[in-house]
Amino acid sequence: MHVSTHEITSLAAQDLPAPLLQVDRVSLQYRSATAVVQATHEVSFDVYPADRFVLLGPSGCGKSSLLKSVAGFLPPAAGEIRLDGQVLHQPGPDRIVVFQEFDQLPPWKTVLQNVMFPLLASRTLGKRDAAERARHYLDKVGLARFADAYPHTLSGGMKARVAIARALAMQPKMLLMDEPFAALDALTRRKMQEELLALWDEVRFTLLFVTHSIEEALVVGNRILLLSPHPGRVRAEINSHQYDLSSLGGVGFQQTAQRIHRLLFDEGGPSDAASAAAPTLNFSDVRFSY
Ligand SMILES: Nc1ncnc2c1ncn2[C@@H]1O[C@H](COP(=O)(O)OP(=O)(O)OP(=O)(O)O)[C@@H](O)[C@H]1O
Repeated sequence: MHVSTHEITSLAAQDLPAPLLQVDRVSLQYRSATAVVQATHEVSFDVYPADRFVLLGPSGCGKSSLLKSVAGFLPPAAGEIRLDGQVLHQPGPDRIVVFQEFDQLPPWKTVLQNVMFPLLASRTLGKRDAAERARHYLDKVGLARFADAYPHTLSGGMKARVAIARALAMQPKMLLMDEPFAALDALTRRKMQEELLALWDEVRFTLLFVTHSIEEALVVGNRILLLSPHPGRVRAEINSHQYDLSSLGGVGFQQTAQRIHRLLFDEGGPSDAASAAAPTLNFSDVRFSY
């Protein structure tokens, strides 16, 4: 049977789900009266529904800037960002950001009121439905009993859970998290990673997650984008779905973490990177980009 190129292309396109988010050759800049700071250079990646997509790279490589840009707060100097095929120009309730400063929870509102607030402010729901939705997500993060508590009475981990419940209650197309657990102690951080993964298992939200911790990236992400030092460019994209909290400390996990470290910090071109990704590497795919 003769199959034309056109038919092959459309068959292949049918097999793949459409990307939810497309970041297409995005360069980001900060301009002041005296200087221009280039934060990223032509960064491209696609995020698919239910991905846990991690941006990983050294301090100053533009991870937060990319997240801000996807959130709609920083317009690209070049390139474009599309959500469901539509070019993004501004923030919207379809992309909710969770930062690490959980003290952004207004202290005069109870936990329930905090979770209800964006639903009411955006007129997504009326008071009764907002309360019901808020309780549903508080239950999911294990805080149903604390609905009437005030934020200052909660631990850091509990505040993080309120912030996640508040974001999920908006049922956004994407949850954007910028180093959400960085300020927590090591044990709480681990617990929050575990809870985030359990929540994802249940809700299957699409996550864009920024971290500079290789270990956290491997645990939280199913795909990881490695960015070079300032200004950030794509170094490689890695499939990491085979790792979770139970892989921590294992030999394969450690080797992978070391190789990612080399990919991130070794100077050099594609041949260095290719040798770092020798066949023993456990990634099911690694795409290099220079
Ligand atoms: N508001 C701003 N004005 C000017 N320059 C900025 C601003 N925000 C970030 N930058 C610069 O843009 C570059 C990228 O910063 P960004 O915060 O995105 O990096 P990052 O990878 O998130 O770093 P970190 O892990 O330290 O948070 C850096 O050189 C930084 O100094």
